[in-house]
Amino acid sequence: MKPVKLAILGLGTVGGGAVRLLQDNAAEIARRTGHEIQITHVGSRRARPDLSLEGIKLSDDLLDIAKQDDVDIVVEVIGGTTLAHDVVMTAIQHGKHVVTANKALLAEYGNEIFQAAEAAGVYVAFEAAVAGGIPIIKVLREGLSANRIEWLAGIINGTGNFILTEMREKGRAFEDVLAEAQALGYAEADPTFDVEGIDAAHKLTLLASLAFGIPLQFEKVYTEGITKLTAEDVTYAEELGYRIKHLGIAKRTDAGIELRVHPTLIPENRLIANVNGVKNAVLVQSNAVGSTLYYGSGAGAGPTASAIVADVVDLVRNFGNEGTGRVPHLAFQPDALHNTPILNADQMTTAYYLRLTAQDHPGVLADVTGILSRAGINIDAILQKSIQAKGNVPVIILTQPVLEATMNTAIRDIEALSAIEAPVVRIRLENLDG
Ligand SMILES: NC(=O)c1ccc[n+]([C@@H]2O[C@H](COP(=O)([O-])OP(=O)(O)OC[C@H]3O[C@@H](n4cnc5c(N)ncnc54)[C@H](O)[C@@H]3O)[C@@H](O)[C@H]2O)c1
Ligand SMILES: N[C@@H](CCO)C(=O)O
Ligand code: NA
Repeated sequence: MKPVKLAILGLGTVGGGAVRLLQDNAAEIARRTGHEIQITHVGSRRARPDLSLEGIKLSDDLLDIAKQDDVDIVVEVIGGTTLAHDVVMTAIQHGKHVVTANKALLAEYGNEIFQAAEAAGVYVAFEAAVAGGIPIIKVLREGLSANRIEWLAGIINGTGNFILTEMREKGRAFEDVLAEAQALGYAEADPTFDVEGIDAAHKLTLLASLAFGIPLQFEKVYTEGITKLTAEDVTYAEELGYRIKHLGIAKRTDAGIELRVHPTLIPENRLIANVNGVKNAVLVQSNAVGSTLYYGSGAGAGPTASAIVADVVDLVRNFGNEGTGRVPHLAFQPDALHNTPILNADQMTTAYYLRLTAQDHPGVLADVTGILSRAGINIDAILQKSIQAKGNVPVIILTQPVLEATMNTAIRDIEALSAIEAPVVRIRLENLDG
């Protein structure tokens, strides 16, 4: 059989991992595809003496590589949305299939890229873009295709979960753990993407389209990171039986779709509450199968290369099946995507953890609960801690689900009470029961 020719553009954590994996598992992969996979080109600005690149053409002109005749599949692992965009579009225009790990590129330009690929009769595969080595794209696109998916919730940033875990379990400082995540190759080139929730929002954009059959709409994701979380809230949440995880949540409601990324209290006995370190997990609630959970490494060279190479295998197995024979990029037929409205933050409904800093006098709690009750907000639990410096007491309140607009008004009224000393801290809470 003719060898399949591959160009790998970008030779960092993921590109290097893909070269190694294709070489290490070459025989196993050939048995699965029926073809030898030959890396003909790598695109990089610098050499990688730790890799064996003998017989492979090395160039830093990535756009030129994407046009070469001895390339069937272009693997884009450069990152960013400028050169990566041009390389992917050039590859498509030259009739190459593309494999990419670039969730930022697809969340922002995926509608255009998939349309171009469909017009050109090529495929853009992106298993590595979400939850690293976990085959969640294949699950949503194929494994669950009989179901109406109701909601999904995932720990989808490995760096953030690694930071939260190390801080909680070992009391390490945020900056110190972030530096380690960078050294291990987990973090984005700009790590604010990880810690401010942007990377998770990119991934949620992709998951939501695959789950619900909607166009990619990154700009509509409500996004909060982990940088404002305090050790105090982590401890109080644990006293009440919850863990705080940074989740991406996509949910259908009667009013529209909620797309949100934020720290979330989850009951500690849920499996997903116990997903730690660089591990990711995605919980999917569907109408026929019920809830299913997918778990594994969310970042790093090996796990991400595993997804890249699996996409290459998939493409090779489908050679000759171009056009209508392939699974649609976004799981639903391109002309069957629905423009279901995406809700604004104040239209979303969640339960809350509230932390108030109150003066220690009689009547304060009655005033607070009065405000909540007049707003129709049900309280699930109240915890009053002992007096701290300046005579204030922290009061923790867990509520039942409430419309965010209603909660905003109630918090404004609570903060206006003279006995409330600081802004109310709020963290969303999800039971994730399915
Ligand atoms: N690292 C992970 O665990 C992981 C996991 C999933 C997805 N991703 C995604 O994979 C992609 C690559 O990530 P990475 O961690 O391997 O990044 P990286 O920074 O380690 O590697 C990127 C490589 O691209 C090269 N590059 C960038 N611009 C170039 C140019 N103009 N010409 C030539 N070479 C150029 C860089 O020199 C570098 O070697 C990103 O889109 C990232 O979001 C990474
Ligand atoms: N920076 C990303 C890489 C995997 O997409 C993370 O930490 O999850
Ligand atoms: Na994946």
